[in-house]
Amino acid sequence: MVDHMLRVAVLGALGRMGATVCDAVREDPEVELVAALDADDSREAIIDAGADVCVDFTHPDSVRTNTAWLLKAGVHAVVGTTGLTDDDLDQLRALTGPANAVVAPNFAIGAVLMMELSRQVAAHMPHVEIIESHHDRKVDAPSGTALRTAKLIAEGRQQAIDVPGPDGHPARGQVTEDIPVHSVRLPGLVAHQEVVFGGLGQTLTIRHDSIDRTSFMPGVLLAVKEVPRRPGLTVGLEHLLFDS
Ligand SMILES: NC(=O)C1=CN([C@@H]2O[C@H](COP(=O)(O)OP(=O)(O)OC[C@H]3O[C@@H](n4cnc5c(N)ncnc54)[C@H](OP(=O)(O)O)[C@@H]3O)[C@@H](O)[C@H]2O)C=CC1
Ligand SMILES: O=C(O)C1=N[C@H](C(=O)O)C[C@H](O)C1
Repeated sequence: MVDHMLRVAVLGALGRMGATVCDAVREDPEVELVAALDADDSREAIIDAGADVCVDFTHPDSVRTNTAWLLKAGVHAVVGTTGLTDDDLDQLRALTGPANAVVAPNFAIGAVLMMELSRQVAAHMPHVEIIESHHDRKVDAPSGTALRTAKLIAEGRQQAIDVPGPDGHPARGQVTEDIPVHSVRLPGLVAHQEVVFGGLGQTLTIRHDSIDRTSFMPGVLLAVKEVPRRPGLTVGLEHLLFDS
């Protein structure tokens, strides 16, 4: 257990999220920013700075290697970067021990609630489509949040209910877990998602909007402070918010 002020490093520090995380860590009196690194920097600086925890908001191509490196080096990892597959997560889980990891596709409390509510509604209204909208510089589609929402909806569906799958028409978005996901990319947007359920003569829409990247910061700081005492790999901020 850490017996000093928690020392935090940030990977992707010059990016949209990384820069916001650096500001949030600097402003929090319980944690200390000891390294702010971007694409051209050596990860060794994380060790040299004595970081206890490293936050990764980099790129889907680098997050796997970064996180494996951190865990092998004994540095707890808080990962917000998208792109980790289930296989990747299994491999990272096997590397925990010297250090722990928290991976969350979305650190905004409202988005976590949107996903949890969607899981619950799916048991009653299994017909659903997802519309996710993001800024036009986002490199991945569908978003990590949409993929996670689809997975939770699939978990929440009652097996007994037979949902007719999408009809395969090309304008039905990318199908994941049998759920069509529509991705919108436009300047002016930050991160937005609608989960639209349909039933007999009715619809139910759950919508979340991140209108500023500060929306993610309470969740990131919670994960930074919790990761040293959460053994192994934790996937999803909901476990830090709701599990006892
Ligand atoms: N979980 C959550 O709540 C959220 C997750 N995200 C996710 O976070 C990720 C980053 O998003 P965003 O901040 O908008 O992206 P940006 O492109 O703005 O920032 C990423 C930064 O990381 C740098 N980088 C790339 N590879 C490395 C590396 N190997 N080591 C260190 N730095 C590196 C990039 O440098 P360069 O430009 O030179 O490549 C860039 O400065 C995305 O996957 C996004 O989906 C975003 C918001 C919330
Ligand atoms: O790239 C982003 O901006 C975001 N990425 C995450 C995702 O892919 O779900 C989280 C949030 O939607 C913002």
